[in-house]
Order: sequence, then C-alpha cells, then structure tokens
Amino acid sequence: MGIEFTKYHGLGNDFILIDNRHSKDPLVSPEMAVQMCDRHFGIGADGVIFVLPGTPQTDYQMRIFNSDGSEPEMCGNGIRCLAQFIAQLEGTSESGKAYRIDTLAGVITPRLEEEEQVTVDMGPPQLQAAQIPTTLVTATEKVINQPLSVGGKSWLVTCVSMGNPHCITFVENVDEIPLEVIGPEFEHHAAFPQRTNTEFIEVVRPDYLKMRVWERGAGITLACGTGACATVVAGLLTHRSDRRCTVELPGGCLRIYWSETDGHVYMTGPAKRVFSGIYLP
Ligand SMILES: N[C@@H](CCC[C@H](N)C(=O)O)C(=O)O
Repeated sequence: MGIEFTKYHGLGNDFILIDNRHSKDPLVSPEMAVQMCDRHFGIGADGVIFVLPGTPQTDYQMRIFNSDGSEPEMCGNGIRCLAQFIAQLEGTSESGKAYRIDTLAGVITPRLEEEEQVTVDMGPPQLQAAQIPTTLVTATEKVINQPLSVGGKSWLVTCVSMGNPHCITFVENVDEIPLEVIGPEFEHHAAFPQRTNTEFIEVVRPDYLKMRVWERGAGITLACGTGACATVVAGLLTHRSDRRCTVELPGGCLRIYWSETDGHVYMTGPAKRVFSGIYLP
C-alpha cells in the first residue's frame, strides 16, 4: 500500500505534505517519516507535515515530524506550505483566504496572498527561560545577551520561543560560522532540556538581517520561519534591528514584523508546490 503525498518547499525548507483529514492520528509513524525524508533512499525532505481534522475552534490541525523523527511544536515555513496544500485540497486559491490552524504551539493563522505568498500570524513570542525552555537563567528571567560556552568559545546568546525553542547569536560574518561543527553542540547543550534550534545572524542594516540556521532534528536547512521570527525579536530586544525586517536566508528572503499593537509576530514568504506522488514503503 502506497502513501499519497505532495512535496512543497518554503525557500528550500522542504516538506512532504500528507492529507490526513479523515483521521486524528498521523498516517505515518515517526520511524517511517525518517525513511521518507532520507535524501538517498526516500523522497527527501526536512520534515513530514500532516493536515488533520480541526477542533470546534479551528479549521484544521497541523502536526509535523522532523527528518530525525522528533515532533516539534511549530514550523513557520511548514505552515505556509500547509496553507497552500489545504487550498489545493479544497480547490481554492483565493487571495485573502485565512485558515485557523491548531498546532502544538496554539492556534496559528496563515493567510493566502497573491503569487504563492502566505502571511502568517505567528502569535506572540515567549521569552521567559522556562518557556524556551533553558536553564541558562532562573525560570522567569529572560535570556538576553547571556554568555554560553560552546566549542571552547563563549557566545552571547538570546533565547526566544515561537512555540519551539531558538537560541540566537549575532556575529560579524555569518558565512564564517562552522555550522556543521558547532550546530550540533548548541542543539544538544545541557542548558536546553528539549534541545534547541540555533541561528547565527549578521546585521547588514537594522532592517536587513542575514541568517544561517542549524535546526533541531533536521540540521542545516536553507530557511527556518520560526527562526527568522525569533531573530527579529532578538534583534529588537538587543537594540540591533527594527521591528520590521527582511531576513535573508540561504534559500531566499522572509519579511518579518513584530507588531507593537498586538505583540504578535507576522511572517510573509512563499510556499511552492513541487510534485505529488505515491511513496512505497
Ligand atoms: N523549519 C521550521 C522549523 C521546524 C521545526 C524545528 N526543526 C524544531 O524542531 O523546532 C520553520 O520554518 O520554522
């Protein structure tokens, strides 16, 4: 028996989307998700995303497995892909159409725009150490410019949760960071009991940031939506960036705005359908 899927990407952060609207349980196990994500023996992706039935308050539920089989709370590029996938399933492409999506990080609202763009109300960031979670400071304190020792070096880090954990470091030259070496050390550092996503940021201008990311459960990816949102929050908290920024990632640019009106972070970027198929386990 094959598994029907559609492949999408958001700035090269790529996902296998599965229509799971008829069941509350994901059709695929975490172990099978690992096989499907394998770039040599499977379809190849950074994660598998399921569209499940919603609750009375929401249209649908989103769940996601990372390429290592772990389950994150949220995925920014993924929810833009999910919105386009739902539009495909419903046979609509109506610009302005919004969906209320139940996630493990709460209700998130993506809205379809022209030309394959999606704007997402990502909700408010969470800043207390216990919410990240991290043991770097006491539970109710914020982690802003705190020293963290990784790879024999002290880094000044700022931690932000967008439902999932992010550890952000501002650097002079982001291209010189040996991501594949220090990324795993940040991810598995004892200060992060649920591991962490790690972003390295170069401030080109206060409204233009250049970012590279090591993702929890997926390693180096071409883009990370929650990471870009967390980065703009960290940039403002450390007086490095504006509320409204373009974040340049290896896969392209996201537009991020941390609203002073409602405290929510808004993300706009593309989501593109690549192909559909049947996976044969
Ligand atoms: N690429 C995603 C984040 C996916 C989840 C992440 N790997 C985690 O474990 O938290 C994004 O675009 O936000």
